[in-house]
Amino acid sequence: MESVIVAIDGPSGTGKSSTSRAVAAELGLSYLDTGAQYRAITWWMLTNGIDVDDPGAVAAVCGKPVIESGTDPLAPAISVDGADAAGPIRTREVTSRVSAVSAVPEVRARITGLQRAIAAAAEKGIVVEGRDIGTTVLPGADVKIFLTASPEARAARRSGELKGSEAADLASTREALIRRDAADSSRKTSPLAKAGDAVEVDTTDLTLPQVIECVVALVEEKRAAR
Ligand SMILES: Nc1ncnc2c1ncn2[C@@H]1O[C@H](COP(=O)(O)OP(=O)(O)OP(=O)(O)O)[C@@H](O)[C@H]1O
Ligand SMILES: Nc1ccn([C@@H]2O[C@H](COP(=O)(O)O)[C@@H](O)[C@H]2O)c(=O)n1
Repeated sequence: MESVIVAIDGPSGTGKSSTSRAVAAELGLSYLDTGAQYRAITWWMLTNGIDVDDPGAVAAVCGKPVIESGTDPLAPAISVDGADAAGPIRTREVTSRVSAVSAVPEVRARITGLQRAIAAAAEKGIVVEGRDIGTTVLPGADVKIFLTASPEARAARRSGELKGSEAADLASTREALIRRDAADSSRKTSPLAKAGDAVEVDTTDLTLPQVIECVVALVEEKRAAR
């Protein structure tokens, strides 16, 4: 079977990670969560006392952390300087600061380089999910998908995940994800955007298995047409 590159982009909470992991597992492909990489570099900045609202300070040190991503869809992994970062990158603090760090052009150049190297090394192919994969990171991807969903559906999905001290009401979760999407869509360097040749899938009224089935069908259609 020929290698295939699948790019899945979209706003927060549209189901990119869940869909990408399942599609990669079903088709025997590698998987890359690019949001985890931006979260990892943000966590490193915060841990090292860097002012993440100062783009110059962020740019000056963004080459320092060693960020490594696992590509097994059944066991996604991310480490920073050799330490497991899977837990710390999901805190509310990192989530609220990551858009400031990911908007810095030097950060994007570095992370984009890592992403392209990982995709090039994936022998059977890879599903890469993020915000600018179809437009910037892998513009030649074989299949490009742009997932969307209403803010209400996305907030309900996210609220269901948060527990204990991280729990938030639906309205504040909705507000936070709209704010993050606005920041990600309005930055100058490779903003969150649908590639002209991407297939848009509105997941508002679809179950996760339905979205997975739809994406697998699009990949198989593409393979059959080769
Ligand atoms: N179609 C769906 N129907 C219901 N729940 C879903 C659907 N797709 C994903 N979910 C759930 O919504 C939550 C968010 O999904 P996921 O993390 O995959 O989104 P995402 O687009 O990767 O978000 P982010 O960009 O913020 O990381 C998860 O709890 C997931 O199980
Ligand atoms: N290709 C990408 C992927 C992510 N980002 C930034 O990372 C943030 C976290 O992403 P999650 O998918 O883990 O929620 C996201 O809000 C973006 O700021 C990016 O810029 N490009």
